Amino acid sequence: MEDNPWALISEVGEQGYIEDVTDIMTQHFRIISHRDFLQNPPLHAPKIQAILVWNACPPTEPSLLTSLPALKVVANGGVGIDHLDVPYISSLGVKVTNTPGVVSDATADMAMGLLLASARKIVEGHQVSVDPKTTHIPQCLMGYEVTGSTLGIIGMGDIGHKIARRSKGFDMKILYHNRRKRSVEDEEAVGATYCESMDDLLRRSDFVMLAVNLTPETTGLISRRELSLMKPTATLVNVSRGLVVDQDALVEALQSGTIRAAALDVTHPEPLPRDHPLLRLPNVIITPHVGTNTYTTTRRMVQTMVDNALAAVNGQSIPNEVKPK
Ligand SMILES: O=C(O)[C@H](O)CO
Repeated sequence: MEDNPWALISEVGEQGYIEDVTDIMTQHFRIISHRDFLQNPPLHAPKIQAILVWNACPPTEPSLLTSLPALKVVANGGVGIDHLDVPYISSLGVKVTNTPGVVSDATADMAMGLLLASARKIVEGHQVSVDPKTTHIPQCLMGYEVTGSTLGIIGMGDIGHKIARRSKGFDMKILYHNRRKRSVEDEEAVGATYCESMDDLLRRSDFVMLAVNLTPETTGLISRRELSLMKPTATLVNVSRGLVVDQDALVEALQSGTIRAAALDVTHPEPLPRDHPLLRLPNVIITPHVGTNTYTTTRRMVQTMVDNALAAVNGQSIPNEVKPK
C-alpha cells in the first residue's frame, strides 16, 4: 500500500521461497529489492526504514547503512545473526531483530534427516536406484543402527532440545553439553543427561550433533583435537554454522578414518568451492543450509521478521530484539 513504510530486501526471486512469502511483507511494507534500490540510491535512500535480511544475502554493508537516514531496523530471518555486525548497527541507533523459536522444529527435523540419511545411506541408495547402469540392487548398502545408539548434542538451546525430543523416539541415549545445565524438568522431558565436559561427550557418542550459535567461543569448537577424541565409528552432524568446525581438520579426520562420517547442512563458505575436498569424500553428505526451508516455517519466519520490523518502525516494544553484547 502507498502509505506503508519502505523496506529494503535481498533480491526477490533470487531464491524461490522469497516469492512465496512476498504477500506477508507487502501487507505492511512497501518492498524495494536491493537491485532496484541500486538503480537510484539517492531517490530511494531517504524512504527506507527497514531492511529485511537473510543470512545468505545481506545488504547490510556499512556504506549502505550509513546512507539510509530513516533506517530504524535490520530484521533478520533466522535465529543466527553471526553475519550481522550487531554492535556497529546498534551504534547507528538501528535495532537488530531475529526470529528465535519459529525455526526450531524445522531445523530439528533436518538434523534428524541428516543423521538418518548418513547412518542408513539414503543418498547412496537413491543414487544406486536411479543409476541407469544399475541392473540389480546388491545387498551392499549396509548402514548403521540408529535405534539404541548414543547421541551427543552440543548446544542445548531450543533447537538442541527439539533434536533430543525427536531422538528419544528413536530410543537413543542422549547426552548433551551446554554452557548451562538445563533444568531437571527439561532434561527429564527428553531423557537427556548433562555432560559438563565436552570431551567426555565426544568420547561417548556415536553421533555428535552441533546445534550451537556461532560466537567467538564456538568458532572452531570442533577441531583436530576434538575430532581425535570421537569414536572411529562416530558421525558428526552439523546444523549450526560451518565455522563451528575446522573444515581442514574435518577433511583429514574423514580421510584417515578418525571418524566414520559427517552430515552437514552448513559449511564455510556456502556453497563450498567446487573443488573442495569435502565434496569428493564418499562418507560425507551435504545440504545447502536448508534447515528452515519449509513453507510453513518460512512463512512463520517472515511473519516474525515483519512483526519485529513493524514494531521498531512504530517505536513499539520489539518482540525479538537482539542487543549488542
Ligand atoms: O539461523 C537460522 O535460523 C538458520 O540457519 C537460517 O538462517
